[in-house]
Amino acid sequence: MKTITFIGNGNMALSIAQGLKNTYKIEVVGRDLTKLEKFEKALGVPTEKALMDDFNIEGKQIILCVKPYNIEEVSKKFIGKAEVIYSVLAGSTVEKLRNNFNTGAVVRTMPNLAASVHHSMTTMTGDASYKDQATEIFSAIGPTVWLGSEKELDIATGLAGSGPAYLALISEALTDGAVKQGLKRDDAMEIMRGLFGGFGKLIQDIHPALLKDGVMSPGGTTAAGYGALEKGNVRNACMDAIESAYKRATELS
Ligand SMILES: NC(=O)C1=CN([C@@H]2O[C@H](COP(=O)(O)OP(=O)(O)OC[C@H]3O[C@@H](n4cnc5c(N)ncnc54)[C@H](O)[C@@H]3O)[C@@H](O)[C@H]2O)C=CC1
Ligand SMILES: O=C(O)[C@@H]1CCC=N1
Repeated sequence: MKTITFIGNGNMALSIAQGLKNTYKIEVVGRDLTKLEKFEKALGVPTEKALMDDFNIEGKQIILCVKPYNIEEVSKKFIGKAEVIYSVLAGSTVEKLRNNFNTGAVVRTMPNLAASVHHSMTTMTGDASYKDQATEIFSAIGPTVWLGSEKELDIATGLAGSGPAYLALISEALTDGAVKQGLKRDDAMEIMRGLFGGFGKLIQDIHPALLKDGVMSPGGTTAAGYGALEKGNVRNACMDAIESAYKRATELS
């Protein structure tokens, strides 16, 4: 079994490791032994654990899972040259990663929160000679798309990386709307979850505009609700959300 080494032991590292634990030997490197033990317990398989200081990354395949503002501090702690670093960091460029880490190759990836349930939508870009291996690794947590540039990855960060938070806002707001009209909270939550479950399947094969046309009867309930969403400028707000997230990703570089 090949080994994958995680630098960082937070939410993203654990979610990705959950997807890989049956096909790779997992090694995790962090700052605090107690937290590394917690990580191993949560993962549920024997895990190599090491502290960061003077950790030798020579020849290793690494998944970097710290925060973007930790790069400079974290990268100084290692010795040796990694084979490849797969970074999940929002915004941090290939150039910045190369300037800080001694590594043969760099691939930037952008998973999302659904990694924890093996349904991440992960985008990737970087050293093209690692495209197949990156696809194999990250397919363990859901579908992947290889993109041709870092600009595209930063845009995709706004779409799929941050997307769960935007959809959470919509789902909470729709549920609140139903409660406001008199539905019980528990019923509204159950109904909203059913809505998203079915919609998640439909949207795989049907264009959004056709899906909308299929629901909207002339003079019916959907047309009334849809008109209210357009009046609230929801479409424009969604486009602005992607623009703001993309801009922020470039600032994190
Ligand atoms: N949460 C999400 O939905 C997504 C997060 N990401 C990226 O994943 C990365 C990690 O995010 P999470 O796992 O959510 O965060 P987290 O807070 O759960 O984990 C961060 C890890 O970095 C370590 N760390 C923090 N400060 C450190 C320091 N000064 N020196 C050494 N280690 C330090 C922490 O101990 C922890 O292991 C971020 O760069 C983020 O951009 C990417 C896609 C989605
Ligand atoms: O908000 C963030 O910066 C990270 C990247 C994508 C999701 N969470």
